[in-house]
Amino acid sequence: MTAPVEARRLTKRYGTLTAVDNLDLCVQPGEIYGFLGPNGAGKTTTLRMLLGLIRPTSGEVRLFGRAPGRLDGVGALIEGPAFYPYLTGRDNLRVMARHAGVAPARVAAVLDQVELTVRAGDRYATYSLGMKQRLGVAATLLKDPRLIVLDEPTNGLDPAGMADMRLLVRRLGAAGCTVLLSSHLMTEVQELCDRVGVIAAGRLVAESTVAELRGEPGLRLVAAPAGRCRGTGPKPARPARRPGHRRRSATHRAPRPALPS
Ligand SMILES: Nc1ncnc2c1ncn2[C@@H]1O[C@H](COP(=O)(O)OP(=O)(O)OP(=O)(O)O)[C@@H](O)[C@H]1O
Repeated sequence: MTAPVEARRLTKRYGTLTAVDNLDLCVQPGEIYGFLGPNGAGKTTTLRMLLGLIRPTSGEVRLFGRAPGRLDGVGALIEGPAFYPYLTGRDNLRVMARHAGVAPARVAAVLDQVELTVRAGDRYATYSLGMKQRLGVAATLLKDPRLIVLDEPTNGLDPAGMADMRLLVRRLGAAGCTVLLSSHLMTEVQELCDRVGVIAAGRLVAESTVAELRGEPGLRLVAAPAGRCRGTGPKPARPARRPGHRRRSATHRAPRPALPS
């Protein structure tokens, strides 16, 4: 099957600054891939190039074998979601669905997926940061994407909000969605992801399955073979959820079973 994400020798320069430097990346179908790096490492720049939001200085991107752009089947939350503060969560999604030519019935479905149904009639301005983020994910789900790209989805959230977002990502993965997410938290990618790529100063300096990561004292440095998709073997087992991990905020309903595939 064609890889959901494949990038070869991706480079972005801003004047004399090389924000992303000859980066190769391959995300396999159904995988939750963690793109890990400190602030300023080049994560957002890479994701924006992958999605066709900015043009690479050089290099190549393919999503499902095609050039990025307005591809169906790809949902992304890159910058903070832009919603109307005075509209309800539901009405915000209705507006988006109408613009996107999506059936109105999807709105209720995605609100359910992100566990916002009970607060869907409240104005966006009254939402917690975690709820705002989850509404942002709901917006990316409107078109029922096969690939979801999330830029630091737990950034700024309190522990309960982080736990909710991680559960949501796990459910998306369990439903067969490919997820590429960036993070600066090793614990987060270890907990959530099948595979992790580490970016530092614009370069992919290490890549590993999380299973390898758990069994070894540190990440292995990877050579950067040009023009070839690494890690094309069978998808590794997803790490087991820690018992008692789930924390809920008072505003949320009881946890739902895994999403239907
Ligand atoms: N439009 C731009 N013009 C100039 N420099 C930029 C631009 N966008 C990003 N950069 C620079 O490129 C580098 C990588 O930035 P990027 O936002 O991709 O990092 P990041 O890993 O996402 O960091 P953070 O976690 O802080 O968002 C940084 O040095 C940043 O200042």
